[in-house]
Amino acid sequence: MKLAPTVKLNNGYEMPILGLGTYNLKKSRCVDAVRHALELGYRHIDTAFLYRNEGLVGKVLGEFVGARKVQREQVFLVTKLWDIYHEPKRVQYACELQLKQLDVDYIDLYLMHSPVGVHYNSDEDMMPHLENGELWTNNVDYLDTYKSMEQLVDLGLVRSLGLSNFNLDQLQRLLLSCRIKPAALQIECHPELVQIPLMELCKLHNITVVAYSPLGRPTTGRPLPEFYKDTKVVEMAKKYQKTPAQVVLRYLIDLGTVPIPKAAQKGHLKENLDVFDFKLTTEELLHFESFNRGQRIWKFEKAKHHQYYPY
Ligand SMILES: NC(=O)C1=CN([C@@H]2O[C@H](COP(=O)(O)OP(=O)(O)OC[C@H]3O[C@@H](n4cnc5c(N)ncnc54)[C@H](OP(=O)(O)O)[C@@H]3O)[C@@H](O)[C@H]2O)C=CC1
Ligand SMILES: O=C1CO[C@H](CO)[C@@H](O)[C@@H]1O
Repeated sequence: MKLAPTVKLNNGYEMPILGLGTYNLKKSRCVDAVRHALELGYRHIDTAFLYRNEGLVGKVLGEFVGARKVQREQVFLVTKLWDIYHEPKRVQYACELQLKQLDVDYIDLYLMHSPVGVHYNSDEDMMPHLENGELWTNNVDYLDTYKSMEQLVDLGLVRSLGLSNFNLDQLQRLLLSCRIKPAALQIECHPELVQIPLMELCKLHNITVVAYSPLGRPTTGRPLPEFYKDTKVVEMAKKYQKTPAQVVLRYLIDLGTVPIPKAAQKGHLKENLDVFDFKLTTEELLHFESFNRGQRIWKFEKAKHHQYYPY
């Protein structure tokens, strides 16, 4: 079994440079995917309160730890504080709820899912809406939320903190006041959206960039992104005896990011982890720049009215 290499985070913890995304994995598909992934050698799993699958992820992880197939410390478990828990008084409650669902006593990396706070009705009502159809947001400052997240590290509930869906100004503002530097920033990143200035800022502060939707969500009903059919990408795939998806993941790794592709199919899971035995040339890497049109898949338009809307 071959494991992915790791990157050292700015706090010394190691993160495998390829993880399993679990958005939209429900019921037995989730259980099967996480099981296959751990069997294949995945040691980094990305979930979120929002995905409603933390219980299943935790169940499979517990099964593997119980059977001594893996030790808890060998799996880098990432989850996210959902937007309804931004009020400082709710942060520890949310984290403890998630620890319980995941059936673990610490989370490796806890991300603020987005800078936008959402009104809390109940743990079940994750997307409360106003009568006009807008998301029912609140004005909690993400700096206050983050301060409460820092206490989770002090309490030993969380090892590393991170952010997701923050823009450059928001990250900069947070860096000016935080006590514990974020170890990672999770952002949409694939050949059609490579946010260079934001990534440069992360590099400067040694913040690891985690690439979400790294494959551009093929086979999810969206048209197949152009780079899959590009003659040069297809040629690269042939040259290295890989698939275009593997070439894309290799490109993102060579950019210095940590991709977290989601896959339910075993063939995909296997393919995505098998990207550590080749490297693209400078010319091949440069070719990918032609696809970078700032094409965002996730626009979070329901929060467009909010002062902290990031795009
Ligand atoms: N922080 C945030 O706001 C967000 C975080 N994320 C995280 O990022 C993860 C990945 O992003 P996601 O949006 O799921 O999209 P991805 O870009 O990972 O695409 C997933 C799709 O690609 C298919 N696929 C996987 N591997 C291959 C392959 N080798 N060849 C061809 N197709 C393949 C999958 O098919 P199949 O399942 O059938 O195998 C699935 O339909 C999420 O699951 C989630 O964990 C995502 C969005 C937002
Ligand atoms: O991680 C995510 C996946 O999908 C959600 C939409 O349903 C996003 O809001 C979120 O950021």
